[in-house]
Amino acid sequence: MSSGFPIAVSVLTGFLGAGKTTLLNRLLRDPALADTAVIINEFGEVAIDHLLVEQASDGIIQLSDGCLCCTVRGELVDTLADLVDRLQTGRIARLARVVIETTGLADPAPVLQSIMAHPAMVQAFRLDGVITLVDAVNGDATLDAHVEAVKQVAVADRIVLTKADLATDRRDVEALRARLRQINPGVELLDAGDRSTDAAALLDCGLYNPAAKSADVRRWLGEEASHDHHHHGDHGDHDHGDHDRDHRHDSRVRSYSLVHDGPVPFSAIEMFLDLLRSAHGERLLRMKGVIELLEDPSRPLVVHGVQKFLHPPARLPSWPDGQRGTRLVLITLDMPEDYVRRLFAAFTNRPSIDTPDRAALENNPLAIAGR
Ligand SMILES: Nc1nc2c(ncn2[C@@H]2O[C@H](COP(=O)(O)OP(=O)(O)OP(=O)(O)O)[C@@H](O)[C@H]2O)c(=O)[nH]1
Repeated sequence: MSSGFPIAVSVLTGFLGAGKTTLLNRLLRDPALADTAVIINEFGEVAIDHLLVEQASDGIIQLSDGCLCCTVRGELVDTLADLVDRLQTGRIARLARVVIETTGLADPAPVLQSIMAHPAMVQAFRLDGVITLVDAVNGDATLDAHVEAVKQVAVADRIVLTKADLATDRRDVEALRARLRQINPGVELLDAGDRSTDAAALLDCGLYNPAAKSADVRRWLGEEASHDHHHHGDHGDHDHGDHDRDHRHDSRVRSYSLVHDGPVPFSAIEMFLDLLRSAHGERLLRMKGVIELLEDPSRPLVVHGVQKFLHPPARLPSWPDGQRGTRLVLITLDMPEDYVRRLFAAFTNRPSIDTPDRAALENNPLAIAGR
């Protein structure tokens, strides 16, 4: 594979009518998006979205109608493979980036998986980040009604609030912002109406930037992620009132951090991640973090995954904020936290009294109950 690879892929998602095409049109006018191919997935009989994207050029690739996350998933990979082929045979001169606009109904995780899990795709493309649009007027109701919308928020690297200009009460918008931060504590929250919400703010937003060899770990592992984050309805004897019922999907999505001071052997981390993904891959929406390896503690290992799939782990030249240690942030759906914590404790050699230690788990990975 020649230079220029892997090509950055940005995924633009958000519920039906959230304003994806509107934002994409604006972004495509930005010179930063020159040499960008846009893949638009549509759901419905009549493919019209591509007509709405003004820059109708060779760059725009229309998938046949259907839901990207299920029926057209194979075709997304075909479309990406075709792009690589066109590039390598000179039919496209340059390709700096791909933007995939997903259908509003899509659960974004399978879309991300189809990029990250396919061996040929991993060579050619890297997931830059997920940009999720949330409509300031309808967002609250959409999150209540559709767990897919909650997942879209949970996996985002950037959230763009649209249509705040149409909201009649600022307090509703602020409440929605708070809710979005609760679902995805590390996320950067932008406003579509701000001039600063441009290509620069939305691109290169993943955890790890291979060009700069740096990772945005500070944002992910910063103050908000340094304490465990509990959503509504997770507070033990807390009274489950109307609020919890209203936001029933939110309570299924949780984020929490796993922290260990001191280096961990690579084999222990590998086995922890393998067990977690095999037992709970579907429920692990997103995982990001840095690991201090026993074998090479001065260069942090950056891990970044969507469901069962991990990006190829990257090494940073040094610790970005000077603070060593293993810090993982997980965003999960219906996952038993206790199991994850006990598994992590066992692999970092801090098993609790009734929990098998690492050696026991290596012999019998099913030894921890509660999966
Ligand atoms: N006032 C206002 N209107 C907006 C904003 N963003 C989008 N719209 C309008 O909302 C409507 C839907 O926007 P689209 O960009 O088509 O939304 P979409 O997410 O691509 O829609 P689907 O493809 O159906 O999922 C259009 O009429 C837009 O003009 C915004 O920030 N403010």
